[in-house]
Amino acid sequence: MSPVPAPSAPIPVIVLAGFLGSGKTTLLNHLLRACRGTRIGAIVNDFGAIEIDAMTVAGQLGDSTVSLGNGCLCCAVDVSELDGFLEKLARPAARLDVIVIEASGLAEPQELVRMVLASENERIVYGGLAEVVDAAEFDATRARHPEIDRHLGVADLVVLNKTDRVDEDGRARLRAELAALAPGAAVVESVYGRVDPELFFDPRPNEERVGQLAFEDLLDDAHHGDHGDHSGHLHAAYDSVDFTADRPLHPRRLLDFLDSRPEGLYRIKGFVDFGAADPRNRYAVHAVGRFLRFHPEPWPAAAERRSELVLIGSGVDGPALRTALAGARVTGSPGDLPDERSMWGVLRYVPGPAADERDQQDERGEREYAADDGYAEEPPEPDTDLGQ
Ligand SMILES: Nc1nc2c(ncn2[C@@H]2O[C@H](COP(=O)(O)OP(=O)(O)OP(=O)(O)O)[C@@H](O)[C@H]2O)c(=O)[nH]1
Repeated sequence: MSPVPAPSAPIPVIVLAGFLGSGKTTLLNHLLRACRGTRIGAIVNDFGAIEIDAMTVAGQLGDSTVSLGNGCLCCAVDVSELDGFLEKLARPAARLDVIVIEASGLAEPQELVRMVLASENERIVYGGLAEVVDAAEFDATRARHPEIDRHLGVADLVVLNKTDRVDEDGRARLRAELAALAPGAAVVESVYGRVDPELFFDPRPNEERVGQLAFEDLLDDAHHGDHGDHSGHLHAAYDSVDFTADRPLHPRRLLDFLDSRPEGLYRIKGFVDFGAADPRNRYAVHAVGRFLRFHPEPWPAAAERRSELVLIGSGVDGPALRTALAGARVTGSPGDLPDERSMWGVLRYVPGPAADERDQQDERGEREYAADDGYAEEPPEPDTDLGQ
C-alpha cells in the first residue's frame, strides 16, 4: 500500500546523556548540522528547557513532533511516552536513518537505555549510550552528584567536552579517570560537541535533502559564528580499522573475539561470511559498546563471498585487532569446519526471526539462550539500580 519501502537496516537509537550544561544540546546540534543527507530523528525531554538551534527553522507538525529544515524529525516526550514516539519515528514513512534521544540533564540514562532495549519495535536497534562530560566542571559535578559514576559505568561512549577550558595535563588526568569509571567505553575529546558523526551513525552522502531551507548553513552563521572554524574538519578523535577476509570466519572464534573485545572498541559494523555454517546468508553485524546484534540476510546474487568489518574506537591497537580477527578465519583443516551447531552462539544475538530456531534448540535442551536484548548475559549495570 505504502509507496515507501521499509528500510532494510534497523534504525540505531542513541541515548545522549550528561549533566546539566555538559554540552548535550550543542553536540546534538552539531550532529544535526553535520548530518547533511542523513535523516536524524531527535527526541528531547522538553522543548521548553532545551533550546534546539534547529527549532529556529522548524515547523510544528502537531502531536509534539517537529519537522526540521532538512527533514529531521524532533519530538518532546516524557519517558513514559518514549515507546510511542519511537514507534512514530521508526515508521517507514519517516525514512529516518538514526534516532537520538537526548536525556534531560538529571535523567537516569539507564532508564532510557532499558526502554530502548525493551522496545518490541523491530525497526529499531540500540545504538549506544553516549555520556557527555564537561571537562572544566567534572570534579565539581562529581562532588555534587556522585551518581555520575553510575552513569559513566553504563556508557558506551564518553565525550569529554569543553576541552578548550582545560590544559593538557588536566585532560590527561580526566581521560585516565574516565577510563577507570567507564570500563569498556571509548573516551573521545571534543570542543563544542564536534565529534565525528561516524562515531554515532553512518552519515549518508548529501543526496536527499528535504525542505527548502539549508538550515545547517543558517545555523553555522547564526549560532556558531564565534566558535571557531566549522567549515573544516571533524577531527578523527578515534581510530577506524578495516578488516577483510576472503575465507569464511568461524562462528565460534568470531564470537570469542567479540566476547573479549578490547576496551575502547566502540562500534563494529559490516558483514560476515560464515561459509558452510550458513551458506545462504551473510550476517550484518552491529556492535556498540557491549551490545551486539547479528542480522542474517540472503547473499545478494552479485556479492562476493567475503567478510568485511569496520571497527571504530579510541586507543585501540589496529594491527592487534586485525591479527585477532584473522585468527577467526576457518583454516580449512578437517577439524576446523564449522557446521550448523557452531552457529548457535551467533544466533543468540539474532533478533526476531531466529527465535523459532532458538526455541527448537531450547526444547531439545541443547542450550539456554539469552534474552533478545543483544547482551549475552546481563545488560550492563542498568538492571541493578533500577526498579526498586
Ligand atoms: N567553552 C565551551 N563551551 C561549551 C562547549 N560546549 C558547549 N558549551 C557551552 O556550554 C553551555 C551548555 O551547553 P548545552 O549544549 O546547552 O548543554 P546541555 O548539556 O544540553 O545542557 P542542559 O540542556 O541544560 O542539560 C552552552 O552555553 C554552550 O555554548 C565547549 O566545548 N566549550
